[in-house]
Amino acid sequence: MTRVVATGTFDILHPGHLYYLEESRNLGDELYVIVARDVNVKHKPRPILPEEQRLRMVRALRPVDHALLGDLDDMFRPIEEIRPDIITLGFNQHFNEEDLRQKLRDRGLDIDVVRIPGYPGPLASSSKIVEHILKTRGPHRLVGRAGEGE
Ligand SMILES: Cc1cc2nc3c(=O)[nH]c(=O)nc-3n(C[C@H](O)[C@H](O)[C@H](O)COP(=O)(O)O)c2cc1C
Ligand SMILES: Nc1ncnc2c1ncn2[C@@H]1O[C@H](COP(=O)(O)OP(=O)(O)OP(=O)(O)O)[C@@H](O)[C@H]1O
Repeated sequence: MTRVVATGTFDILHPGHLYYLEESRNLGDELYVIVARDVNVKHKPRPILPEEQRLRMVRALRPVDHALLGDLDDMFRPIEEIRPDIITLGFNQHFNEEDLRQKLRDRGLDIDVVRIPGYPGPLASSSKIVEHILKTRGPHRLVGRAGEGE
């Protein structure tokens, strides 16, 4: 029984998320997904959707067997509880594979780390979807429309 862990923010789902989770699930028999806590997303703007809503949507996806919110303080705590054989990293996750393997070993965890490639597509990115919404439905656009109607 090979247990796999995938991680991420998953703010506004798109086919890139699905691809990452499907490829992660294909590496084993059981997929756990750790969803980042709102307060821990500091490397980019805070998520638009609250953590409970992000968790609920991830949990409903076909490749996902178990989904949980991450720990607030220690990212290795859920890993110690789940005890996976493999952790997958998405193509744009800012962790170095070898560093992560070493940190896991330091905690007594012998876990393989596998990088999953990117899925192409202009809107296979939460931040690109937000940019697109702002460009096509943002305030400047509404002002333009109000003017048009007068
Ligand atoms: C092995 C691993 C464990 C993680 N555990 C947690 C956690 O317990 N709590 C949390 O808030 N984020 C955790 N994260 C971080 C997020 O799930 C996510 O990967 C990080 O915020 C980068 O997000 P992004 O790739 O979705 O932008 C973990 C990441 C990794 C690689
Ligand atoms: N297009 C994609 N192809 C493959 N994996 C993806 C793709 N987009 C996101 N992922 C992976 O899904 C997980 C969650 O990603 P995340 O929530 O950061 O979405 P994102 O679209 O990359 O967000 P942002 O655009 O804000 O960086 C990460 O492991 C990430 O690498």
